[in-house]
Amino acid sequence: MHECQINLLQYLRSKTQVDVDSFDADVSTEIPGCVDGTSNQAEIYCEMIKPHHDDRVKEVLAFSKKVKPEFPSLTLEELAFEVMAIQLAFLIIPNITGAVHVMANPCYSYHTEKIVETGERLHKICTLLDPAFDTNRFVMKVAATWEGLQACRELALCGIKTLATTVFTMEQAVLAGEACCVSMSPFVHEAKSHFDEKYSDEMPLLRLCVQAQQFYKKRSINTKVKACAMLSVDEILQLAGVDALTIMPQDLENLQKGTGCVRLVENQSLFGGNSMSDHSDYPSYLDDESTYRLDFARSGQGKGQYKLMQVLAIFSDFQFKGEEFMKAHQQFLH
Ligand SMILES: O=C[C@H](O)COP(=O)(O)O
Repeated sequence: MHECQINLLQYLRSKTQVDVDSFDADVSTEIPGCVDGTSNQAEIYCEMIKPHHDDRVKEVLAFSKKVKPEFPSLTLEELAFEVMAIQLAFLIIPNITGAVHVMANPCYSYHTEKIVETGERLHKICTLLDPAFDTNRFVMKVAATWEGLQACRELALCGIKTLATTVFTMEQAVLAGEACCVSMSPFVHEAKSHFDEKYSDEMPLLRLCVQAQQFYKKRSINTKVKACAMLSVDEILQLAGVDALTIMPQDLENLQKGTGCVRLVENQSLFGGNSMSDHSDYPSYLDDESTYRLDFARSGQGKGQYKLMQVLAIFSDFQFKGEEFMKAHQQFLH
């Protein structure tokens, strides 16, 4: 390698925490050294239906049936989907150094109380499955709705860590910081562009990551900016310097294989010396629902609200598919 050349993953890790966007244990084995591991309903569903998890599905259903009396408000299939997410999380824990992230049922995105209950339940399931598991290494992902972020505020008070996910606007970022989420994930591209090959959104939200990180620093807020849903290595390199990046397997592989000239890749970054200062200010939203709702609805001329609805619809569909899969496999219990 020429002396100015550097491995891209090594370079990125010198600037930013690198996290893996997959609960496929093979990915975190092949790309060691990731800090956090992340999932969502789509990733859990696509992983759990793989044939090599057949026995695990049976074990998860049997376990869920046994502990079901402790969770009377849930159907067996909903409980089993949560248990499966945690079992898959446990498989990657030995391969990472930080925390595993599991998303709360997106169908509860507008119900504060149910999200709080989910946070408590997920911790309880972790402990039932493995009493030795350190729940400090477990973070629940919550959709950044008004109701979701109020739930995060409550959960922080009882020591349950949350990440505000599906963030498309500064208004969501501000409220996530005020609600004491440990991290907040701007989606650089809207969800549809990841699920529909024919669709592309033209405006990646790269500047939102810079703006949110500057805002948190200015207000001494501890929430980390953890960007996700990038569509290329080029976009990832532009974000070198953000607190953390949740990166999809294919991009991690490309970074691991790729090299670049240090000076040129450093120049790509939107952070550090290259960053533009943002002087916009925001009010406190924490106890002002009507101002928050109006400001969020107007953000980007309604684009943020549209993207949030779209991603929640996509993740909710995978939640239903996951539950249907578990329901169809209940026959193996007899
Ligand atoms: O849900 C999308 C990806 O799994 C990354 O999400 P996250 O950074 O919000 O955890």
